[in-house]
Amino acid sequence: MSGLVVTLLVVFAVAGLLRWWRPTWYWLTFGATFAALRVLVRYSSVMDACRLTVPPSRWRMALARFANRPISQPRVPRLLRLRPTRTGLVLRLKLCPGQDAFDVAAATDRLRHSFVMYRVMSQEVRSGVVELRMTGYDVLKRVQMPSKVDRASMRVPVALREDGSVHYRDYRAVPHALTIGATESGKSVYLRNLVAELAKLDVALAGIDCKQGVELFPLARRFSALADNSDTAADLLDALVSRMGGVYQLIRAEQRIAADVPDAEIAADIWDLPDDLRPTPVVVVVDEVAELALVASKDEEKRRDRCVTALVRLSQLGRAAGIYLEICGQRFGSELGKGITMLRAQLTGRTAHRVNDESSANMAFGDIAPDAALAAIHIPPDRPGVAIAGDSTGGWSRIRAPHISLRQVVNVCNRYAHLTPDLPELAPFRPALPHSAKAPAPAVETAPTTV
Ligand SMILES: Nc1ncnc2c1ncn2[C@@H]1O[C@H](COP(=O)(O)OP(=O)(O)OP(=O)(O)O)[C@@H](O)[C@H]1O
Repeated sequence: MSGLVVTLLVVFAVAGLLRWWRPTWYWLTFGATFAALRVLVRYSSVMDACRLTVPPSRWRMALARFANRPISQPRVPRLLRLRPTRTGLVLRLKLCPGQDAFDVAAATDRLRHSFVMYRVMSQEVRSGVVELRMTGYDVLKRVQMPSKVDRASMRVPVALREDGSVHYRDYRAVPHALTIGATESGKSVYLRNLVAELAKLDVALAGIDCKQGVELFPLARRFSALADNSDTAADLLDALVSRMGGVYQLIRAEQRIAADVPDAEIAADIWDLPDDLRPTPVVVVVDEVAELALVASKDEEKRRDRCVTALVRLSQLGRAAGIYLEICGQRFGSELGKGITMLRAQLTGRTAHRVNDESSANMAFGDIAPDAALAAIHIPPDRPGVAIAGDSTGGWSRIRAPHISLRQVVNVCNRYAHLTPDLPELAPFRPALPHSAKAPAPAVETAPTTV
């Protein structure tokens, strides 16, 4: 008997320790089972308490009266499925007649504390069927990406959503994106995650790093082109526009050939071309974009106009040519000059890290999801990396990328350096490899001696 008590005490102690120290492990070992049992046992009473029941139908009441039996209980949405996940539980409910998805959405907070979960979100999956995604712990506190993610061509995992699902950057669905955030809000870490994932694909990376190259130049081995100042950036953007023209010519030539072949598919973008003809897609990463738009003289104004015009053209026409923009900065509004709002309208993928004021948040979401702007302002400063990710459909979610150091991304880029394509148009911008790759490291500089 005493052996059983000791075992139980040890199990509870281990569970408590895990819950505090490694919530993910706790969830996988104990949490999911406890939570699933709790949901199954309390389901009907919780639904009733959360006002998610409907009175029994009239014929049932009439039948009960006729048979002189007690009137049956209120009807509860039918639990179609309960699925544990690595971060929580997913419940699928069939709503009762007269209920709609808004009833469940309005009750999510009540469901959260009734089922003792960390967060509950609801989504209508089809008419009359709602999915409740519940997380058992704060998944954004220490982000751990699942070991198995659903990778596809030009679709990379970058962060975790608060409902525990993986947030993907899907270039074919959303070709161009804007990421904003105040200083120290986590933009660079987000970009590093993106580059680390893109580095593994058959894709060319072109980078414009107006922070004097400190973010992107260490990753040079996996970049086909890099620019660390506005003048080189303007030339690089022009080169990308001319590459885009070349790809369009190729698509047209293929269309002419296919037009004469009955039933042959006519290519509308690079993904319709046969594999052996398809040009390598290019992702253009621009860090601190405002630096390209700031001007202090007439000459700089010309250069600025060149940059913005090239970016607008790439954003309008780049998708079919497989050129995708990933633009990052602290602010991105009309105060940066003409053409910026036109460019912003093309950047349909939006991510906002913590911002300091409403106008910055509105730059990301004002035109697509105003409630997301509010959420971006409320990101706490002690949670760098937390961001609001939205899309042009008006949907948004809270996400956080896993923490990754510059060293780790450099390692990934070096490991996949053999995938770096040499694109003729971008050859003048091919970065010189880091010093250590070409020559032995110089003698370590010693501290100056005082005389
Ligand atoms: N996802 C994350 N998880 C944990 N810590 C993070 C995360 N993202 C950023 N941080 C931390 O927050 C700090 C600021 O991050 P980062 O350099 O990415 O911000 P930033 O927005 O690029 O800042 P700046 O604009 O000044 O360069 C760093 O110390 C970083 O380690």
